[in-house]
Amino acid sequence: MNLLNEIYRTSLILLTDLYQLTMAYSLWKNKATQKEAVFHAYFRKTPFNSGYAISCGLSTIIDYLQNFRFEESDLAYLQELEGNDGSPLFESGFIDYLRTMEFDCDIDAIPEGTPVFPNQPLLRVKGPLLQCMILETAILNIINFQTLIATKAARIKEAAKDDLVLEFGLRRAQGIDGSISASKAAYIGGCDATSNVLAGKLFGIPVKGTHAHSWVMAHDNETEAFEAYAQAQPNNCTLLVDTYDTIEGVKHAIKIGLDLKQKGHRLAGIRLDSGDLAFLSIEARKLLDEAGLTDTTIVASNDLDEYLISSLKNEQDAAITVWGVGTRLATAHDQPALGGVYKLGCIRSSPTQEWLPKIKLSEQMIKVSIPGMQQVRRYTYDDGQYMADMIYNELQPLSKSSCIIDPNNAFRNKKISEETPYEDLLHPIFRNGKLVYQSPSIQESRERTKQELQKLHKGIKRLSNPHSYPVGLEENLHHLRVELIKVEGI
Ligand SMILES: Nc1ncnc2c1ncn2[C@@H]1O[C@H](COP(=O)(O)OP(=O)(O)OP(=O)(O)O)[C@@H](O)[C@H]1O
Ligand SMILES: O=P(O)(O)OC[C@H]1O[C@H](OP(=O)(O)OP(=O)(O)O)[C@H](O)[C@@H]1O
Ligand SMILES: O=C(O)c1cccnc1
Repeated sequence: MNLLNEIYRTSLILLTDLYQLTMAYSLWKNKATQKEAVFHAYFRKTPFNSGYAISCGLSTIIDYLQNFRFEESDLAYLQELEGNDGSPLFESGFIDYLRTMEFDCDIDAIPEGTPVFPNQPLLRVKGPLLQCMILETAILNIINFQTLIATKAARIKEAAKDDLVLEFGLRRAQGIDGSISASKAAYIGGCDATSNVLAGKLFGIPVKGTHAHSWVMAHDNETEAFEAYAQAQPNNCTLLVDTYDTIEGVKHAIKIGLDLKQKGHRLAGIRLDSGDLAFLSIEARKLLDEAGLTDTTIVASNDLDEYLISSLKNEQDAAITVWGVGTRLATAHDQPALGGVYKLGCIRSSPTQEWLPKIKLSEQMIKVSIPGMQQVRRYTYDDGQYMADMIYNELQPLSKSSCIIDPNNAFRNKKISEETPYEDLLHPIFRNGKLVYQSPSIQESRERTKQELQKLHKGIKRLSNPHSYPVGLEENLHHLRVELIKVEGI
């Protein structure tokens, strides 16, 4: 068996937790397959203590849902599963039901590359409860990771400003799909290119790179290694100068650069990968400029992240203009998971019945869910800058007061005047299981991140202790939530 072909085959419907299938089975056994539900995928806390997150994962979710069906080998596997007493876990009638089941949900989602905030639905699923359950786990898996990495990349790009950021994470990422999804999300978040060639092919991300220490070590000396590389690739020559003595390495690279110049080519860059990157880049820049190689860029790598890039640029005047960022980006090392959840907002016993709002209670207010069929309205100032977001329930009329109430602290609220321009963020993606959304290209999603981040106040984009962006519940939704809390009791 080819394991990779097995993992990445067309339908990933079994990429779910067993409990989704046992609940689906129980619905079928209880003749409740008509039950419909609305679920919302959201996170409660931004990653990295960031002031915002960047939504990412929708295009993968679309691919997944377009193949949301059980294949014969999936059904054969499910048929083999046994309960505690050795009898089949699922009756054959259920297996037959799954065989003919067609994806039938409405999906609404916030486009990739949009700044998003705690408590607001990034994606809403409406449809048969049985299907809403089966797809929960994969949706969370996709959104949580890609949103996490896109956010990390956006922060790194914010720190690097107009400099190029190259994503070098493949070798240290969390497995094969971790690396591919990370490259995709990092590009949408703002990276300029990746070293991951498969991600380049799959998504159309620009691929870029330099060379490894092994290239230098595989030659008799550094100059010989540089010469061989430059001769082979005069059109793509960035030399790694720190294998032995970095300043000597820069001098050797300069010799090559002058040679290339004479032949009508250019030494594109040098790369520093150890030592004091500020000191070495400043010294290297002086040497390069003195030699007339003013257009040779300085690339740096070595455990970089947004904090170090910001310090090197803003406090240490490093002469680096290209940043190669691997491990800390692709593994989101300071927060390895986004805790996004998928919660039931309302339910009805059949498509002809009224929706019933639902709530999940908790001792911690932050964990009390938000009921209804939610939409997010983003209010903006006249110049397009974001003002505040309102989560409202499409099943309730909107209150006249236009006041939004902090879902975690009812004493905090913000009034929004009636004429304030706004946009609703959840867009229709699927209707009755049919794709109705024209997906943007990955380049357009990346551009969206860039444009939308410009509409966010710089205090919210600050790397440490950012200002918090106001997100609140529409007043009637707030009252509904309070009512449900009273009825269910904490
Ligand atoms: N100017 C600087 N300010 C803050 N941190 C820096 C600076 N320059 C480098 N660093 C960081 O310091 C750490 C140590 O770098 P250094 O190259 O000395 O050790 P290393 O990575 O173990 O070296 P090597 O790769 O040679 O084994 C790295 O994480 C690097 O990103
Ligand atoms: O530090 P990161 O942000 O993860 O960036 C990627 C790292 O991967 C390479 O090192 P590695 O030692 O694997 O290979 P090399 O011998 O070519 O340096 C590269 O030189 C970077 O240091
Ligand atoms: O091209 C590079 O310089 C590169 C690629 C992967 C990891 N580190 C560096």
